[in-house]
Amino acid sequence: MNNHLNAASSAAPSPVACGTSRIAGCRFSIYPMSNNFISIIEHALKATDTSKVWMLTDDVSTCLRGRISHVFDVVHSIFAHAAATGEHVVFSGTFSIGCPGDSSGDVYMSEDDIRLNDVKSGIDTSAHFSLYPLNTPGYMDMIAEAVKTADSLGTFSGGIHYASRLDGTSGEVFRTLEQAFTDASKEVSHLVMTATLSCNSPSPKPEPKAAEEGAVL
Ligand SMILES: Cc1ncc(C[n+]2csc(CCO)c2C)c(N)n1
Repeated sequence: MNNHLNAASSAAPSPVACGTSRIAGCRFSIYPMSNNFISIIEHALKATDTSKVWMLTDDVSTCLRGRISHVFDVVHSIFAHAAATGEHVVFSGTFSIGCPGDSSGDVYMSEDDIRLNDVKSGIDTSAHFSLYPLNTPGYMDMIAEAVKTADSLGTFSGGIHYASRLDGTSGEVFRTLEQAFTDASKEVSHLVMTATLSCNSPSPKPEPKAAEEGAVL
């Protein structure tokens, strides 16, 4: 209840940045397929506790920056609040860590890792995600590791061109994204991950494809 559109979170954290981890961030939009989209977006943003992240919303998207755990806690909460309306909602976001030269949210790195949002995480969610380890010759192995992680968490539902598909509750999907991102962030200095999530879609989910039908595994 502490953020306003077009203003960075006002609840000021401690002015001393003493965290040791690198700052992470996510620029994302939610798209509720509803006549009521303005209040759904505004409610999702306002109902989420954002006091442990730097946050700025404009007419296109919202940008969050802080510790990995809080970035994922906050985006999940915002998605879940919008999803709880029952409307078909799409989330599209770019996560990043290690982007050189950006320090405007560094003060938030001194927060502890206790998450602030009690997220209703049961909504069935479909997702596509892609991991981009930058400037790393071993990038394909890191992507394969992320797929293994998703498989072990029970959310991986197939490779598709340019992305991997995840299915599960929103909690399971965001947990997978956070784990894949956190693991890869330890291996590479600059990492980008994109994710598109959908819930309450009127479209049926695709049947899992056999290899000869074009599955990319
Ligand atoms: C997470 C998120 N942040 C910003 C927008 C952009 N946006 C589109 S409509 C609207 C409400 C009226 O201003 C806003 C802020 C978005 N779609 N999703």
